[in-house]
Amino acid sequence: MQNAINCEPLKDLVRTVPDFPKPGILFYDITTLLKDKAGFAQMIDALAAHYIGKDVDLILGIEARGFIFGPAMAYRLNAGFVPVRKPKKLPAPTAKVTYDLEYGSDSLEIHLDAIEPGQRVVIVDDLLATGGTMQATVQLVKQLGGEIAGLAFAVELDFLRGRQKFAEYDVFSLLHYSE
Ligand SMILES: O=P(O)(O)OC[C@H]1O[C@H](OP(=O)(O)OP(=O)(O)O)[C@H](O)[C@@H]1O
Ligand SMILES: Nc1ncnc2[nH]cnc12
Repeated sequence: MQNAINCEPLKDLVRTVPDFPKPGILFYDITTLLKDKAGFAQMIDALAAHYIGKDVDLILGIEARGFIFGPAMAYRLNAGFVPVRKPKKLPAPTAKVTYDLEYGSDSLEIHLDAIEPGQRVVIVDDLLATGGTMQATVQLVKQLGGEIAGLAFAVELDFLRGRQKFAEYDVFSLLHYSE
C-alpha cells in the first residue's frame, strides 16, 4: 500500500520560516503539524502503513527530530526502537560517523549492540534535505550488519535531490516540496 491516505492537506500545517537557522535557509517547521492531534495521528498512521507486512524488526530514529516519529511508528509496527544520537550521549560502546549538513557538519553515534546482524531496519527522520544525515546513518547500520528495509521521512525537499544518494533503497516521504 503506497501512501493510500491523502496526506497533501497536512502541508497546510507545516510552517515555513525564512532565514533560519541562518540567512538563505527556508526552514520547514513541523512543530505546527505535531501539535495538531488529527494531523499528527494521520502522519504516523501513513508512515507506518508503508511498512506493514514488510517484516521490520527495528525502527531507528535520528536525533533529534527522528525521535518524534520513530517510537510512534515502532509501536504501530510492533518493532523495537533504536536511537541514533549526537556525540557523547550514549553510555555504552558506540560506532561513530561524521557528515555534512545543509547548514554545517555534525556527528552521530549508535550503540554497537543496538542491531543484531541481519535484523531488518527502517531509519526515520523528520526531513530529507541533502541526505547527508541519512547517508551517515545508513553507514552506521551497515557497519553493524543490519539490513535496510527502508528510509522514511515526514518531509522531503525534492529540489535538494537528497533522494539520489539512496537509489538502492526504498525511500518513502509523506510530504514533498519542490521549492
Ligand atoms: O538531509 P540533510 O541535509 O542531512 O538534513 C536533514 C537533517 O537536518 C535536520 O537535523 P539537524 O541536524 O538540524 O538536527 P536536529 O534534528 O537536532 O534539529 C533534520 O532534522 C534532519 O536530520
Ligand atoms: N530547510 C530545512 N528545514 C527544516 N529542517 C531542515 N534540515 C535541513 N534543512 C532543513
